[in-house]
Amino acid sequence: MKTDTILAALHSQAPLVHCITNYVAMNIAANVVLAAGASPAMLHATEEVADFVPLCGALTINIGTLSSSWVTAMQKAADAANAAGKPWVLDPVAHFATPYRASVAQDLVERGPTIIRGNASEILALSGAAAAGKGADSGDSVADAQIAATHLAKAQGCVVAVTGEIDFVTDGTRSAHISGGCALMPKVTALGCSLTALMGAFASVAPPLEATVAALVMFAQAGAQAGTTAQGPGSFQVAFLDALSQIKPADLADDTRVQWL
Ligand SMILES: Nc1ncnc2c1ncn2[C@@H]1O[C@H](COP(=O)(O)OP(=O)(O)OP(=O)(O)O)[C@@H](O)[C@H]1O
Ligand SMILES: Cc1ncsc1CCO
Ligand SMILES: [Mg+2]
Repeated sequence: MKTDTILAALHSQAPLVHCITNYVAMNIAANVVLAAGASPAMLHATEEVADFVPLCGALTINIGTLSSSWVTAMQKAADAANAAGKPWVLDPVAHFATPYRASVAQDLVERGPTIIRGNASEILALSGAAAAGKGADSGDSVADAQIAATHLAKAQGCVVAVTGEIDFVTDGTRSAHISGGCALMPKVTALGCSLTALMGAFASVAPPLEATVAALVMFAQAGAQAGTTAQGPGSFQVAFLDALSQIKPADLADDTRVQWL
């Protein structure tokens, strides 16, 4: 499926996306999913996640602000997605920072996400390599994480996306670079977490690799557009949401931001 067709499908189906994400990201991630044309639901009660997942097109799990009851909810939700045959996306925020976080990320990886998205440090560390990340911020380049991403995708049988100035995405066999965006993007907190949520929206309507590419292209396009008017991170965030909501399938028909490797 081409990216313009996938965006048209998103607009016509407006899938419900179950997002378990962190306190920092909840608002902007929901707004990003809405602006792109889908319906977000941010819920994480252990008592209800397994009942909610089957109602949705996809699930996304982000470990940014963990606590034990959230972890139980994440595990139940992942198992429910697998049981219902729903795609789910894992965002292993800063998993290398503490043993607790690392063990939670590892447990979720073993439950078989459809897509894993992280910054370069997060993906490098998932493959067992040393990473220079500082908390949620990357300290490594995407180029340095590409081999790790490809190994991870092959080992887990999933799609892996590494984000940064130029994004890299692979299913272990096919890989692509996505260019665009704006240097202000890492200066707005939780834009990566919001991209993870958007990947869930696209995975509801398209196969995993194509869905991941579509989400990366949307961010690259909206980021570049917002960068033309933004005065700094604050106005960028507002312009970015507006730009996302204004992208039409025809704007993505050329796929010039995607370079298949
Ligand atoms: N220097 C840059 N130039 C252009 N785009 C960028 C740059 N750095 C990041 N991006 C874009 O920002 C978005 C978020 O990616 P990033 O790697 O910053 O996520 P992250 O570190 O997980 O963020 P967070 O944890 O704050 O949510 C992606 O769309 C990515 O392409
Ligand atoms: C800043 C921050 N801290 C925990 S999660 C989060 C959002 C970016 O990942
Ligand atoms: Mg992140």
